Amino acid sequence: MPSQPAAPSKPRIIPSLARLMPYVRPYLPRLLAGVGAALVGSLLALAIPLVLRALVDGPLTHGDRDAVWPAAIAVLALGLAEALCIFLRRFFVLQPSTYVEASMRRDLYARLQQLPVAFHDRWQSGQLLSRAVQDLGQLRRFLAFGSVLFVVNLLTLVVGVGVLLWWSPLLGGLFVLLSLPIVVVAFRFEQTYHQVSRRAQDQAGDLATTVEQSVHGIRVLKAFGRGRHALDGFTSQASELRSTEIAKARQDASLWMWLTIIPFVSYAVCLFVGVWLVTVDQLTVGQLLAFFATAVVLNWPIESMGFLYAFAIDAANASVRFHEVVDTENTIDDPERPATIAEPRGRLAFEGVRFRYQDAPDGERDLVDGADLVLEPGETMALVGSTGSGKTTLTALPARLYDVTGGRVLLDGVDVRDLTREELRTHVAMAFEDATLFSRSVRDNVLLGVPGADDDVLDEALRIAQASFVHDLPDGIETVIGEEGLSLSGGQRQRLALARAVAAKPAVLVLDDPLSALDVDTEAQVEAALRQVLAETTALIVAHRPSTVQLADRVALMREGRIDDVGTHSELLARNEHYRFVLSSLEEAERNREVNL
Ligand SMILES: Nc1ncnc2c1ncn2[C@@H]1O[C@H](COP(=O)(O)OP(=O)(O)OP(=O)(O)O)[C@@H](O)[C@H]1O
Repeated sequence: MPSQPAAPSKPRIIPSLARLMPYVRPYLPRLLAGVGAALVGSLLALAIPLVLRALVDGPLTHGDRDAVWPAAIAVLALGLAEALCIFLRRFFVLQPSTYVEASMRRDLYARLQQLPVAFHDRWQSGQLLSRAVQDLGQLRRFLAFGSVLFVVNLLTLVVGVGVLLWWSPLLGGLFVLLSLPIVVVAFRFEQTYHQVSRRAQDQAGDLATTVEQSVHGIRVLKAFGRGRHALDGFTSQASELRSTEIAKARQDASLWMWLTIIPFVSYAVCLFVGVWLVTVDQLTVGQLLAFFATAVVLNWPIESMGFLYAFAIDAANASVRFHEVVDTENTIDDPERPATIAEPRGRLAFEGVRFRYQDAPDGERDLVDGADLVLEPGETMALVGSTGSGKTTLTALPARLYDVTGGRVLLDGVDVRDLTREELRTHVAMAFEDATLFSRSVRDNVLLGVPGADDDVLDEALRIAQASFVHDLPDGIETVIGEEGLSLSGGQRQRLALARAVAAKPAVLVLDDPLSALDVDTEAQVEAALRQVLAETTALIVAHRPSTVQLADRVALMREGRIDDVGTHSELLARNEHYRFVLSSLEEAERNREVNL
């Protein structure tokens, strides 16, 4: 499966994070309160050296031991107030970050629902899953802790350096000068960490795709004894991700190391110069002590910048990955001034229809290459053609699963692109060979297109689709089926999918070989019941079995992207050699199928 489009190489941190503003804005007051609490906490920590300096240069120098107690109580009070501020920071930021995560997740899911099938053809499911779960979790953690600490530690550093300069302009200036290499280290870190962080996120998405696909295809893997092979593939992907995570951790550790070494070298030089300043009476012992007590307080903000910087880059990449999905242009949208069909009759016309998939090689002819076909109201048209001739693709166009790339599809004379998708899909219903059911009750699955419809609609749909077996399920029509529910046979699934299409009572029913998994007797019963429905409904049925062709009023033969011939089954048999050839291959396939059953 082709993966999602390549990512831009290096997004910028601030613009990428600023794009989260619409989600953050409603919670900004609480977030700012969190930043405020954290900032007050940090400033309180910076105040402790003031007490120490007052103690050393005052009472201790004059031998006044009684003054130690008030100073100790002041330090304790400052410590307690700092702890309270840390609690308040968490209290203020926890809720906003979880709300932001939830609303971003909802928007992502809504976008996935809106985006056309062509988008889902190109994107791996695991990539979408990892964006919805892992990336948004990363953004929540960054909002809750990373962003707040980043801002607070940066401000603490600015204030702290100001305090150092105040204690001693010479020592403070020296400290700043000697710390400048941090800027170079941070710049180099950003150059490389961006890519490795993005690679890790993409690889986590690939890994999720592998898990999803192998869980989905577990029967095939087991039937072909490919479990070991799948495990080997998974292990190698997992170890690639591990190597990337290690590369990330190495770069992070290296930054952390320099953020520890550089300040300590600065402290050592400052200590040397500071002691000299004390000996030449340019500085008091209390000032020197306060200078270093402040420097120690600044140690954490400096060191933490290492992982916070990495955290910010991870979050920026997560934001970019989120926006790559939500910014994807929806190529199948509703018209600005939609038309409407008040009383649909179900006349379906393909006029010079062309279609090619986005990833079709240049120079290759269009898959649907100028198809013309008219289905009169109430008519049942079978669509036949050799394999790969584009039948399934053509049937996806009336409901706009894909949009034509040329020509038009008309429903009762209205271009389907002029209707809202909601209206169009009440007029056109589909059932596919690959019957997808959701982990919900039988009722919910069948009434998917007509939620809230009454039991009569449900019963009739189940009767037409010969799906009365549902009444024997443990909880009848309330039985939960699908992935996390009861397993059904392929034929049972197809009948429920057919019931779903029929229940919607559409003007046009598009059936892509929906009876392929049924035995011949059941197929005959379904067809007999369908005949009643199809008397009022226009139907386009992709037929892979001769018996399905018999159901139709007329047959359209698709060949090389066009409708080669249209007529009754016997007319085509009599006049079209390609039709005879296609039909004999269908009959042969059917014979082989019966032998295998
Ligand atoms: N989502 C897709 N993206 C790109 N190419 C596709 C996609 N779906 C189908 N194709 C290609 O389009 C061609 C026609 O496929 P389609 O399923 O429409 O044919 P078909 O006539 O229904 O075939 P069959 O009888 O085997 O079901 C095939 O070559 C297929 O590889």
